[in-house]
Amino acid sequence: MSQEVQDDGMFSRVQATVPLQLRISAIPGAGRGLFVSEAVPSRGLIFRIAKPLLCIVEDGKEALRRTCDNCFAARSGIYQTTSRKNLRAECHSEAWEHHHKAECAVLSRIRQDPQDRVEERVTHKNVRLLIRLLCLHEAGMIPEQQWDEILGLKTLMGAGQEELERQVQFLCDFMASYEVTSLDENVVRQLVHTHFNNNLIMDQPLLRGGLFYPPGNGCVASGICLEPFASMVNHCCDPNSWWTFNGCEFQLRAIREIPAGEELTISYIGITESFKFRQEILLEDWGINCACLVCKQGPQGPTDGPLYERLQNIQRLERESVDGCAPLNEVKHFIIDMVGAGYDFGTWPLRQLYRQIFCTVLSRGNFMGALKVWLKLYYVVDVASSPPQLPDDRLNSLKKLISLIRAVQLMESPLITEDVKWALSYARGYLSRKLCEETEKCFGDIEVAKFEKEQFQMVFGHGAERFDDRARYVQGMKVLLEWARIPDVSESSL
Ligand SMILES: C[S@@+](CC[C@H](N)C(=O)[O-])C[C@H]1O[C@@H](n2cnc3c(N)ncnc32)[C@H](O)[C@@H]1O
Repeated sequence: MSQEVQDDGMFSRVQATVPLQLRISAIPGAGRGLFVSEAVPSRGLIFRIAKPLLCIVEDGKEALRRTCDNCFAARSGIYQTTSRKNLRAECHSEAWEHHHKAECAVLSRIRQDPQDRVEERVTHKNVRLLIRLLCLHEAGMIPEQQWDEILGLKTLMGAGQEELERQVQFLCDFMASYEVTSLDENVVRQLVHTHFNNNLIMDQPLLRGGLFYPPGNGCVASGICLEPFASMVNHCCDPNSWWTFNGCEFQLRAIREIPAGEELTISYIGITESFKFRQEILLEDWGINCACLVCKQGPQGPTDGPLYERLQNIQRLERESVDGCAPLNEVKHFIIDMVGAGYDFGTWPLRQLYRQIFCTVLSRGNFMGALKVWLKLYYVVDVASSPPQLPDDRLNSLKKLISLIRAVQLMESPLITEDVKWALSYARGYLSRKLCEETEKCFGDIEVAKFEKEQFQMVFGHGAERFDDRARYVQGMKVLLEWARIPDVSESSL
């Protein structure tokens, strides 16, 4: 079974840069998978879908306030708020035609229910997604072919997980009690399962990342999306591609060069999580017994003996502490001993523990200490991780490094010598320029790249070309690394 571009099927809404094939996956038991017929360069765009049928804004209050319900543009201060909906003025009629005229009456009917907490429930993203899907279908706005695609998606039905079943039951009952659809109860149940097994988190890259944004996340979730074609990409713990959204446009990009004929894979979970965590979540949430090359290697961190016991103790202290952090000294000594025992910097849990040290130091307002830890993370720890850090995650780390340099510059501390001051200033300009260039290489000409360019122009303005001198940057970075007591960083990795 193989499908090339068709006129009315799922391929018709896809803009691909290389020919794609949908056929039986190379991963045993995974069902269908998506393959490239031509090679894709590293970071290259593989395909995009301009406006997936179902995109729902995340239900966090902040996200609902700052994200346009139609196009998912995410900037503050540009929205008109109309009766509980956040829309850019120019999006009103498009949103009405695309989905709102189908769901408006049902939403109003639900909101008129005097029952407690109905507004809270209807704001939930899963509830809104299901209402929209069912209403669009009821109004005949989903083409038959697309409806069949949705019904043909894999589900986890019958897996029998209590929590999942509870959520499924709640959604089925909710749709039935407000008579959202005339579809049979079993079809609704199947659709709910389909949704849970196939929805994608709409990650908006970098735009809202900043100094205090949790480290390790290159993106901010702005919503969920159900798009059958995008769902065809299977999981691998060492994936060759990753997805991102530009507003509500879905994009799949290559992490590395992908040779012709290879199956496209993404990671359904954080790629630097522990072996045990990955195996458990993949099985529980997707019914996947992952047998990729990374999983075949088994656990990479300590699994027994004194180091394992100390790790468990650190995790216990972390759980029991008020701020979610284990004592700094415990963590620092544990890291030293793990490295002494021959573990590579990229090994789980070293990367996570460094990030924990960073959070603790920053939460105490120690910007200098935080910058030193982040320099170590950026130039030593993260580059050692295998599988490699995702490109957008790496960019977010660079963005944080620049914010930290700025914070330390503002401190005017007597502990900062003149040569460190100069190094901070030059590194900030050079790295900001690098952030713009790398963002464009990573995402192309999308909102986030424009945003970074605007920021760069605003801060450095005319004369920004003075930060073009790599030799000066290397000289400055050496001073900073010495100041942070980080030896042995090769010039090529700066
Ligand atoms: C989002 S769908 C992917 C598309 C799916 N292959 C299909 O044919 O519809 C997720 C489902 O694909 C299967 N799958 C994805 N990655 C897999 C893997 N690495 N190993 C085994 N099954 C996998 C699992 O059944 C999972 O629940």
